Amino acid sequence: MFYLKNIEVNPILHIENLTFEKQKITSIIGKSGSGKSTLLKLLNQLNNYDSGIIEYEGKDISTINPIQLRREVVMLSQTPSIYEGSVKENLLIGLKFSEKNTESINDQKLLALLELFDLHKNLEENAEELSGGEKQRLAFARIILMDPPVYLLDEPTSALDDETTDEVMGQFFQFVKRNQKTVIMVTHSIKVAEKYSDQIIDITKLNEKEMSVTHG
Ligand SMILES: Nc1ncnc2c1ncn2[C@@H]1O[C@H](COP(=O)(O)OP(=O)(O)OP(=O)(O)O)[C@@H](O)[C@H]1O
Repeated sequence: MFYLKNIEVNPILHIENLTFEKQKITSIIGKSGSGKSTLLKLLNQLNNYDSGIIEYEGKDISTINPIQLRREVVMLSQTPSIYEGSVKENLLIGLKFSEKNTESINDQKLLALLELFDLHKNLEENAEELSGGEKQRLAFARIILMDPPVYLLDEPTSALDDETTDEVMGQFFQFVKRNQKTVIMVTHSIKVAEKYSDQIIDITKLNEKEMSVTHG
């Protein structure tokens, strides 16, 4: 799905070869400041690189319109964007961004999605008044509704306790498996990485390996 070759983001990343497989769940782990988020943001053109090539579905990523790419490769950041307005508006905003039809989405479907993430809220409630963990769960519901082929998750459970993390991740990855999505996830939690991923990439080691290969 993604292939990176000779990527340099100076002085943060040096990656000789890296593949993210289609319909697999890959976790990126590594020390704080090692470049995990930087790597993730290369994959939806939120970050630039100094040299090398990144391919998405066999196409040079730099030739793809970033807006178009971000409709297919949807990112959930550590502190998800919550917009002024109701819970309902915040759920539907992802679909609007993707230019997808919202007419077939009724309130019942939205409430079922909230329920899936244990969010017992009224659709008309002000989203900005939710707690940090509730906002993260609302953002999970929003990206499920968007239904893209690829998800990039950056520390998606940073505001959740262990029990809620298990519930949210359990629901999300059930959806991912059932719908054959590709997921690339940055996480501090080895436990989360081991439980849900098909592949784990330790970016600290990857960078060291590449450095030793490059510099002898
Ligand atoms: N826009 C930027 N401009 C310059 N330096 C940056 C930028 N973004 C990140 N960095 C630097 O790049 C390095 C890697 O940052 P990054 O956020 O990718 O690390 P990380 O592994 O995700 O860290 P953490 O686990 O602490 O979130 C850090 O030293 C950071 O200060």
